Amino acid sequence: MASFPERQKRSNFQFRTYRTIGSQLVNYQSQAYFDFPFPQPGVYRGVRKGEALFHSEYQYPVRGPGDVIRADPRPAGLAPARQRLRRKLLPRRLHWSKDLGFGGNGLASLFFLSDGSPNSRRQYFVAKCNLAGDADKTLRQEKMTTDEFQDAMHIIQTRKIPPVQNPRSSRRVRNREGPQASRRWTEADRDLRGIMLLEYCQRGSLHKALCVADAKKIHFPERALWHMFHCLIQALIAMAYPPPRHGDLYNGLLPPFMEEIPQDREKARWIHFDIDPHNVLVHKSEPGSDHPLIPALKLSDFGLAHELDDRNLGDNDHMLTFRGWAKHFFFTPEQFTAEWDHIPINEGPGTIYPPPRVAGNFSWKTNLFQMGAVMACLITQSYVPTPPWPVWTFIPGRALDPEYYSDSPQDDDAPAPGPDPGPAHYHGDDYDDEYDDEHDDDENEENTPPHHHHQAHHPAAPSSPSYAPPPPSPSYAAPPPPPPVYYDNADHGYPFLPHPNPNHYPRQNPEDLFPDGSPVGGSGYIRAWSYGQYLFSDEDRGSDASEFGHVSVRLRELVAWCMTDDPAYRPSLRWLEREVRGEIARRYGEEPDGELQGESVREVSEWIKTCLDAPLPKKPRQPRQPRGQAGGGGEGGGEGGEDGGTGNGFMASGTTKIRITTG
Ligand SMILES: Nc1ncnc2c1ncn2[C@@H]1O[C@H](COP(=O)(O)OP(=O)(O)OP(=O)(O)O)[C@@H](O)[C@H]1O
Repeated sequence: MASFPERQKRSNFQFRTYRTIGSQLVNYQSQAYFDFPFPQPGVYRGVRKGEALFHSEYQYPVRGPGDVIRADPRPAGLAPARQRLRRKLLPRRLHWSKDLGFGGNGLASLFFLSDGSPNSRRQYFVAKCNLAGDADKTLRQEKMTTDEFQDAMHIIQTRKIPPVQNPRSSRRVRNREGPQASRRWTEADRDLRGIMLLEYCQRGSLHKALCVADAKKIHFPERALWHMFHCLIQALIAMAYPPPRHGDLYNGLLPPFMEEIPQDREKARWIHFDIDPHNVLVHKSEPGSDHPLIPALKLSDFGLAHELDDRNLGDNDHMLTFRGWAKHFFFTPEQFTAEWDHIPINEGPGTIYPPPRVAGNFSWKTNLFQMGAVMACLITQSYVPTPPWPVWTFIPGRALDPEYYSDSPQDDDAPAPGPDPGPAHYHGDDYDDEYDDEHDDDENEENTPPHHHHQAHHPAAPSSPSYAPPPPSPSYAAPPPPPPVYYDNADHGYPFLPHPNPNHYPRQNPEDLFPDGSPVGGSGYIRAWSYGQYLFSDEDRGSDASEFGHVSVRLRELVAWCMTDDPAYRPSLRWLEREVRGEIARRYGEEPDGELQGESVREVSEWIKTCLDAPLPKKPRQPRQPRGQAGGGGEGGGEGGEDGGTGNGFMASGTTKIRITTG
């Protein structure tokens, strides 16, 4: 086991690779690793847009035919895992139907409960087990965590385990094995600690829906996207305010509960760490329910979920471990930010003062970022770009209003979102021209992939009616850097700048200027780095005619706000939920699913049929090959597996298990 400083250096190096070439595969024997400065000298200077090294190789944006998510090779150990499930569930009369999919760690199979009579209605259960065997504790942990969110409508629910049936009562078994049959159910057979039973989501995961949409060349309709956004927000509300802990909110209601935000209560500090399209399942829609038209989404797979407490946050070892918990493409700035590189040896984000703004600043806003990434996947029908691509976004100036960034009293302890300090703030004493050269897109075009020209200085216009952006001026020259701002009242001795906004007092950043020099904050918006701003292009200014024009500017903008670098700029759940609900009502009529007629309903119904209810199209048949050379199975994974496997980032022995194949 590597020492803590060695782990720190490795982690910094891995994430630098992630930020620069978008890969995680690193060679710790390489010269580059030995030369890698640890810790990084100097102060952290904020997001460095030009950090991506090989722009010529940069595949952005990753989408289009052949660019979607592919299934991974099947992991070893599937067959024994399935066998284990079948053996252990048989005493409870649960019969195997098919495999649903597999992940980095486990297998999910569909079972049905049958009393043996031919006309009985089958009840379906999803059974999950670890590939590593029953001794693996992670599934037990996952079971306990999933139960924390019991009765929440947008979280997958565990199902009660049916009782063991006495084998004597089974005629088939008696006939076959005689009166001794009862010996078959040993203690070990009854022990289901390594198995989890879940409700069944017939339509599979969003990942499967994305694969079908890509194969059939169809978009997710905007109306469906708004609703899915709302479902995901509800799931995050459930994690922040788990229904079992706030039972009084739901008094007199029948579960499952539509999640609510209670007034003035502290949030639970659950971080999912693994929100991605694989782990969002599509449930059913039912007339008369809360989802009469568009199916509910359910967040699943709480294998990595963790409720952080002060002990975790102050434990350097834990924090470093959390840094590596996510899948490729879904790491959050809290994990990949270069701010980590400046943390001194043997220290961690929780033990230095003042705490870093982004590095290790895990909170419910970490979930919000990953949820934004899932929405970005649904809009673009491809993964988010790696290396992660930061571009300035503009968030409402009213973001300075606590309602934008805070739901509960506890959030007020977090830094209030003053204007993003940006490089002008971070550079401090060692500011030099080199920094400008490196980061000024207009001057250094090579640093910008072709699709991103001008985006940094001309992000999409916020769509609020009060917003009237001045026309971009080609002769724009960056304003001279303002004098560095310090609040150096903490004698910490670390190479960190103190918190830029210790008094929670909003400051106007002199850099927040439009190209003509007018202050952005003054016109109601402030500037922040976002990894979701790539959803816009120049054509978006005032129109929906861009590459993602099938999705309104408003939806993309809200997603981009969930994906800011600094968690403080991400919106509060209450604010976001209200905005999204308001937009749905304005566009499609009142809740729950709006008016159930009109063009958008036809579009959605058609999409449900062709995308959600349809199986993954089979790969076109390859020309027959000579015997003995037959190719491997299709992307669905064969044997009823509808979904590809996945793996968790750096945990999976350092290999990237999700791949993007370009056409
Ligand atoms: N309740 C369910 N209903 C329908 N399909 C499911 C259900 N649970 C899991 N699946 C399918 O099985 C696949 C594998 O799920 P599982 O949660 O076991 O993966 P995992 O091992 O936890 O993956 P990872 O941790 O790598 O995300 C999912 O992507 C999904 O398609």
